[in-house]
Amino acid sequence: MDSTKRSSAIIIGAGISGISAAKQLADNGVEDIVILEASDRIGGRIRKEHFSGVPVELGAGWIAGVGGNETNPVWELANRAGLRTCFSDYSNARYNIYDRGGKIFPSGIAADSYNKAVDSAIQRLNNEADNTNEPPNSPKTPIELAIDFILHDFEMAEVEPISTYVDFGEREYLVADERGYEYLLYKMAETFLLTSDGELLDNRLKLNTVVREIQNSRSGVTVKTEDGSIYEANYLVLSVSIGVLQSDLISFRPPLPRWKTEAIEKCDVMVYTKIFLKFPYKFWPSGLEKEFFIYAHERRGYYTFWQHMDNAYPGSNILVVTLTNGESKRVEAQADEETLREAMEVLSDMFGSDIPYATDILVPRWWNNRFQRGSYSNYPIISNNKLARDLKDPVGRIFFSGEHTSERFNGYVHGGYLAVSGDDKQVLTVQMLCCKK
Ligand SMILES: Cc1cc2nc3c(=O)[nH]c(=O)nc-3n(C[C@H](O)[C@H](O)[C@H](O)COP(=O)(O)OP(=O)(O)OC[C@H]3O[C@@H](n4cnc5c(N)ncnc54)[C@H](O)[C@@H]3O)c2cc1C
Repeated sequence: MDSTKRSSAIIIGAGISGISAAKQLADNGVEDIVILEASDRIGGRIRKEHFSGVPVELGAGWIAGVGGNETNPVWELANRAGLRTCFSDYSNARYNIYDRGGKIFPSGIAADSYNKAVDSAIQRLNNEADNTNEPPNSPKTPIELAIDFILHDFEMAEVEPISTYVDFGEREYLVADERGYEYLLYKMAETFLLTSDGELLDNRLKLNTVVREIQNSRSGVTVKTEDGSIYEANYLVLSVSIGVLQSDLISFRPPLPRWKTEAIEKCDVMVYTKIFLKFPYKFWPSGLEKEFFIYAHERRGYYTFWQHMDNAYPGSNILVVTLTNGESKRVEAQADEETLREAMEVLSDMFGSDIPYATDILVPRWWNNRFQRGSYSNYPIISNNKLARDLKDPVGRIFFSGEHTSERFNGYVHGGYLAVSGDDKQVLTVQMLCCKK
């Protein structure tokens, strides 16, 4: 059991948001901090793993919002760190839509369906935003369902204009670096935490430390962890995901006020699962414009969105299929062999029955991970600024951070980063208060 020593601030969670909060405090002279992280690593939803010898990103993969008038700060970090990235262009996916018989829809039909779906999606989003009940045309055919899935589960779950694209530009870059997207966090962490041989060895970073209770009083905060340790501080920055806040992993004494718990409940959680499949050889068309392809099935979201990794890692012979929400939860609950069987059936529909069977599969489980409980936040369309404000506003000595607290960029890596170093200056407030103590 750790002896109870009071520090200026405790940061819970070592994802991009927690690490940038800690850095910001350290940069401003508040160095007696403690970072409590439940898992055995920093990075959170930025996570690289080796799959059949290739580094793949199980969580965030793209730096979204590049090429605009303002520079995305995560793009800046990536450039400074020399992170290898590849330009990604989803817009071609609409010309690579396969039916169940393996035929590609002619580009005219695909473009028409796409434009119709975009119009109806915009109408639906605007109707929801204006609270009008006019029913838009709902998608019915496999191609309409596939495009609807792409629009809603990938491109525009937000009402246009989308802040990320408006502020930072419309380009997206896929991280394709041996060191992983998470290297950006290590670069940030090593500026204020002790390292040796590339390892973070600083005693202020406590890995494998699961917070179970937070006591908030006028004089400070007390945190209890699963292993029975107690930590005390003047202030606390809580950067766990919205999914964790909705779960019962952490209890609060006194309980959080109603305005806060209502905001936490109102915020939607998206589950987004990238399934990786390794093949002995390539049987899909390659090239930049063929990077993404779509499978049109009568069941919405059924193994719809595919990507080959030839551009990122030539010769890797890896395909990625993305599932979301209900489909993600379904495959998380079943054996990977069953998921592989389903995916192979879909690939045989598109490319014929003599394709090779995959030799390996990787199915991340973001929903069942008790330190995540989902992939990222999604504000309901009819939400107003109040929801974002309520998610973010402090309760006593507890400050709330994490991508879900970024009013303009929630759901993104830069949202997690800017939640603390952006325009709200929340952590700076903590820092100023800490300094007064
Ligand atoms: C599959 C997937 C794909 C994505 N794709 C993209 C993308 O392409 N581009 C993009 O910009 N964004 C993407 N995102 C979103 C992006 O990854 C997140 O917005 C961002 O990483 C969130 O950072 P964070 O610091 O807010 O939270 P997290 O990274 O979740 O950090 C919170 C930390 O808190 C820890 N924790 C939880 N509970 C406790 C506890 N009780 N005690 C102690 N520690 C605890 C967790 O282990 C975690 O390390 C994706 C996310 C996922 C999952």
